[in-house]
Amino acid sequence: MPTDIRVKICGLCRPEDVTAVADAGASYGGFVFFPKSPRNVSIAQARDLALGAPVGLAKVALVVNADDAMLDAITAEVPLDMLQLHGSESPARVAEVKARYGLPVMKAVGVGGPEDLAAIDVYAEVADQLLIDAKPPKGADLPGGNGLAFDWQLLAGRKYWSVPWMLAGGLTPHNAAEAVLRTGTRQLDVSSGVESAPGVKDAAQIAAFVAAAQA
Ligand SMILES: O=C(O)c1ccccc1NCC(=O)[C@H](O)[C@H](O)COP(=O)(O)O
Repeated sequence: MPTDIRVKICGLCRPEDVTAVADAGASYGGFVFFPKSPRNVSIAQARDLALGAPVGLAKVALVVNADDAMLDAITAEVPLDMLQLHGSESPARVAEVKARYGLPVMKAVGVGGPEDLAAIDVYAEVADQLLIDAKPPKGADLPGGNGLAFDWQLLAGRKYWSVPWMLAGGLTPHNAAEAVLRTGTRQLDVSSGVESAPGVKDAAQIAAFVAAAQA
């Protein structure tokens, strides 16, 4: 029986990825605009993918410290339901993006240790959603999508913030159910954990992930 656990599959690059995500029953599909990423898409690619998405699949554009020119270009071309800010955007910048584009904004917050938890409360004041992700290792090429989990115990006792949140980082079809049970999250986000190679989504793993999360 379906549960209310919502899943976001990030880093969709091909039309078959969008189909697999929708068929699996995920709630969100993410498009990565970050040239160093193996999941990077152009605006034209993202537009085609978004136009091919079925009603009911929320389309999320992921950007990293994007300026207005880049966001203007993306939002002018790609039909979107949410913007995901995955860089070091300040709370003021989150509020500015929200006001300028009129789209819900999800702010990613990287967690590596207890010292990172205060930022979650700060961003909860300005963002529409939070994505609580593993902090990337020092010197990593990518600020996300690294397949690394953080210590979920850090969230013990803090299952609720004033806005909805997603758990991310190192999730796979094998640990998705445990992640829901241990953290109390109602939303999961995954990228590399449902790939057969960097940037190549795997339909069977996507289906297994959503099924495990909702089991
Ligand atoms: O996925 C990327 O390539 C990426 C690049 C630049 C910034 C963020 C990126 N991904 C962010 C996501 O939302 C991922 O889904 C999240 O970090 C979890 O990734 P993973 O541990 O691979 O499941």
